[in-house]
Formats: sequence, C-alpha cells, structure tokens
Amino acid sequence: MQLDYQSGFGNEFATEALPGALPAGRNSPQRAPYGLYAEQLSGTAFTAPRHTNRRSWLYRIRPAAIHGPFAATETGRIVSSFDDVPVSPNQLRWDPLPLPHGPTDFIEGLVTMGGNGNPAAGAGCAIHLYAANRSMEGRYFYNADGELLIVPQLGALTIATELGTLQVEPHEIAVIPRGVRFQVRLDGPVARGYVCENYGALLRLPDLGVIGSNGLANPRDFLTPVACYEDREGDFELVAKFQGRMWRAAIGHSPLDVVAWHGNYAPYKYDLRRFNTIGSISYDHPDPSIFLVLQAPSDTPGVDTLDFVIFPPRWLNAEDTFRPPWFHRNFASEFMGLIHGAYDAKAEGFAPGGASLHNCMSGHGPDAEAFDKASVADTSKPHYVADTMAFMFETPAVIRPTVHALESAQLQTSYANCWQGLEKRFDPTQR
Ligand SMILES: O=C(O)Cc1cc(O)ccc1O
Ligand SMILES: [Fe+2]
Repeated sequence: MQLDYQSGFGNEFATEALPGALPAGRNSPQRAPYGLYAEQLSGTAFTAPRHTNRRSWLYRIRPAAIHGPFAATETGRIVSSFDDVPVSPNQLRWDPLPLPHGPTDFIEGLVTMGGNGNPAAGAGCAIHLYAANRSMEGRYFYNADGELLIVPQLGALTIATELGTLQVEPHEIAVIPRGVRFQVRLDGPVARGYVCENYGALLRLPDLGVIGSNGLANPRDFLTPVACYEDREGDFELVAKFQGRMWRAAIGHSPLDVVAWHGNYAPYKYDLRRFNTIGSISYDHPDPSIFLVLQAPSDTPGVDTLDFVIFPPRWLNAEDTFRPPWFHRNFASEFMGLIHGAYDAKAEGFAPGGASLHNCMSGHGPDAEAFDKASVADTSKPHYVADTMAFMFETPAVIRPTVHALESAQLQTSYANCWQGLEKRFDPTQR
C-alpha cells in the first residue's frame, strides 16, 4: 500500500481524513465538525520556548480518556532502571537476537540491552532489541516514559498510529512521540531491529555550524503521516508503559480514531539512505559527530543526552590517512548496531542485527584484520565503502547493560580477542 506523507521536520502540519474535519480558526470550537471530540496532546511543557514547544490538536471519535482501568501487567524483558546491575569497563558485543519460536508481537518481542537515567528523572535512555513474528492484534500501545526511535534491521513494519500510518523498512527509521498510541503490524513473516527509548528532551535535528544551511539529514526528508482513522469497536486492549512498568486496560474501540489533526507533535520516519554524508577530502578520519542524524539536547549547550549517528555507504579519499575509525577512548559511551552489510572497523564478528557496547574510556577501534588491511591500503585513490549501514546510540552517561544482556547466549565472550592480534610494531631504529 502506498501511503501519503507530509514532509518536513517538526513542521506545523495540518491533515484531515474527511473534508472539513479540521475546525477553522480555533482549536476547540463549541462543537467540532462531524461530532468529533477535540483533544490536545502536548509533548513539551506548556511554557517551553516556541522553537522547542510541541503539541498537536486531535479531532477524534472518542476522547483518549475512554478505556477501562489500568492494571499492572508483565513487563516482560523491558527494563527502565539500570543502577542495580554492576557495570564493567569491558568491551561487549552480541550476536543478533534469534527470531522467536512462539507467537510474538513487537511489544512482546522487546528486550532491553542497557540504558541510563530513568523515566522518573526524564533523562537518559533505554536501548532495546525486538524480534517479532506476528502483528499486534487487538492491542494498542503507548509509551508515557519517552519517545521511541525504531530502527528496523529485518522486515518492514507498518506502524498504525493515532496520527496516521507509517511504513518503515530496514534503512529507514521511525520516531513515535511519547504518548502517541500505536499498533505495529509486520509486513512479512518476521521482523527484527533496535529501539532507543529516549526519556530526555525530544530528538531534533542538530545545528550545522560551519557546514552551513544544508547537509546531514535534510529536514524535507522527514515524513509524517496524514490523518487516517479506524472506526472500530471490539474487545481490545490498551497497553501503556508508564514509569518503567507495563499497564493494561480494556478498551472497547480502536484508539486510532483521529479523523483530523494539526500541530507539530507527531510521528515521523526518515530514510537513512537520504543522509548527506560529509567527510574529509584532505586527510584524517573526522570525529563521528559528523555522522549525527538526530540529537536529544541536554541543558548544557553542545552536550546531548543522546545522539543517533549513522555510518552509511560513502567515499573515502583522505590521503596518507588510516581511513577507518581510529583507535580511541571516549568520554561518550557507544552502543552500536548494524543494519546491513559489514562495518569498516570490524572485519568479522559484528553481524547485521548484532550489537556492541564500548563504554566511557574503554579502548576500542579497528580489529586486527581491519587494521592490517587499512594500514597498507593505497590511499592515493578514492575507495567506496559499499554495502554498509551501521549506527550508534551515543550518550554522555555510561550505558549500563541489563542482566539479560550480560547473561544472554548471544554475548560474545571472546570479543576483546579481536584486538589481541595487534602485534607490537615498535622499532626504535626504524622510522
Ligand atoms: O566504531 C566506533 O567505535 C564508532 C566510531 C566511529 C568513528 O568513525 C569514529 C569514532 C567512533 O567511536
Ligand atoms: Fe567508538
């Protein structure tokens, strides 16, 4: 199905599935068109400065308040507080999450790998993987704890939300704002990917500084759905994530019943293949901030609580340069995933669907094989890094792995051996 979208990042969108469903000239008329209820959904403080203020007005068949009482339910493998598990400075890497055997939908298939901060503090993030083999049926979900950045790695998803339907395939991402109700449907037999749950300030496009007015992820490539509603009654369930726990309420109708909406608080998708990658055309491999797609800013200028960074296919032509990522230790902590192909700093062991974690000041970089190859490569000619799409969730706070991540059968116990083959090359008599 070909879906319609509205283009732009954080625009003041306006969309109606029935002509005239959007009230003209006011948000909350005495009676809204078609007998709809007007409802505001605000994603930031009412008094947030205009450039960060996000809210939308929804015109819906029933108000969001209509559902049965919430009762706490199984949180499954979802974790939202990370302080009780000791964290080591070891470099960690995982094989891809196996696909589920029993019927598992997107929510059931979530497993938390690590994170920092917590929903109560409104700071930090949780990093989850998902593996699913069925659509959410009769179940709708919202997350009051943060926005969800969904990074499919295998299988396309149709994400039906209150504000319209998005389709995302591997190489695309979707962001579902805090509070927006949605249902994930699988377009194929299985789906797998990564989710970053951002407890902090909303993800936004970074400033471009000396790059100028264009580049990196361009605003018009962000797509927001058009209004589309379900007028459906039945015995459904509404699942909420609220303060780290999962809650369940009976609901007698589809909550995806918004006939029209306007505003700047809405889900969006972005095709990572549209990223305008900028790099060195002289020498040296730049810092990975050059690959920043979205950032969640903190109160300290220039410091983000979360960065989403990608490593897409690109030309490398820096001369007399070790072209792949260098050896390094960072202030930041880095959780990486691979959507497709191979990553240029790792010859093997980092598989699509896999993950790695290099925390604050833990040494890492190219493995022995990648180093050996790149340190003798001909740098007089450009080289195209093809068939690759890696990404990083990067945070200033340490990413604390969960018990599940540490006890997972996918944890590669000998990951750090990938650097052991880097022999001593030092010879004080040879320059
Ligand atoms: O592979 C990594 O560790 C990620 C990374 C990539 C890069 O190009 C520079 C620094 C960095 O941490
Ligand atoms: Fe790194």
